[in-house]
Amino acid sequence: HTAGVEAPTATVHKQDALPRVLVLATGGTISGKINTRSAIGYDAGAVTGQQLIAGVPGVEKLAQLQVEQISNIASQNMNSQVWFKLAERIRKAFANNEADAIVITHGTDTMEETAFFLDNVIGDSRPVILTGAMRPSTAISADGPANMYEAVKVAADPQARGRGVLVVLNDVIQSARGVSKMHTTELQTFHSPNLGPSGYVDPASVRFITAAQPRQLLALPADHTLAQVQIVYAHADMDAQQIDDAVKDGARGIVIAGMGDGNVSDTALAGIERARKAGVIVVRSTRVGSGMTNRNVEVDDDRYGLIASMDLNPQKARILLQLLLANGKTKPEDIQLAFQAGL
Ligand SMILES: NC(=O)C[C@H](N)C(=O)O
Repeated sequence: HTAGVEAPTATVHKQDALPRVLVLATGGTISGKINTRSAIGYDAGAVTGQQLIAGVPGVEKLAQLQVEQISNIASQNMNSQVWFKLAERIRKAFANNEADAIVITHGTDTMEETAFFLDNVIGDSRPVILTGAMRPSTAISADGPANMYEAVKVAADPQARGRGVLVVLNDVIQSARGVSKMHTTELQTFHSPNLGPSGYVDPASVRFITAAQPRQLLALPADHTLAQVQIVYAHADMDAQQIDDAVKDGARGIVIAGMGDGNVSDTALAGIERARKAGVIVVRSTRVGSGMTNRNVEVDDDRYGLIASMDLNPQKARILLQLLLANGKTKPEDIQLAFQAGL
């Protein structure tokens, strides 16, 4: 951890006291209920966090749980206002020693984004775990209760300390930086294609297979706003329209979900050059789903003053750029270094 990381507060317990886990419920399919619009239809965010916990037998033997409802939304509606609310609540809970760990229930669609945002702004060594479900609570073999149980089990385990924000679903523990939703329906939807899983949780044990990764801590913008950063998805026949439009819209940054190693057409590259001249920061990432986007491979990043996203997918590159802009970083060299800081 770099400068600004809060000193971990020592928590003193009676020998027999269970760890205190604060559950922050935000919604998602884990809180979903069947809707008859189609045979597989459901509404996310229909069940409260309290009801969720009530459906997880044995969880009370793992931790002392306190539940708070932060929002109750499908995570396709996740937004930075909820991120700020979560970040402030977690900071307060740790600062006031209200909890030994946090579990956040969340939809899976944007879980990686919320996890990554929080990973960059929460410096405490106490565990922050996100979990969710792929099947609504009313489905046959709903996965929410088991995921909730495992998330609390990891949160209560001292080995989870100092590892930043983690995502726990379907027996796998993954880092906020590495994890991504990679299947529309499978229970094993989360993978860390570039960094690999951090560990596993099963009924018997919590097992980490990696060392804790370096993390940088960024300040939470005091005004609770993030700059406009747009993602432009590359494809065959790509023109510069969306890039020019983003500049006209007043975007401070553009993340390219590029082809292959973060490539764009020559026409789009000319648009990127115009965006740079207008002072817009441009990060090249990839639409491929796995692999690094490295500097100066097929695109001359030095010449155009571009940033290569390294292991970060476009949606995470966008968040990191927003946080860096909020922290006053505007030079491409500095931004590039910050993109590499978590590797
Ligand atoms: N499995 C899920 O949680 C998907 C849902 N759309 C959500 O992200 O809230």
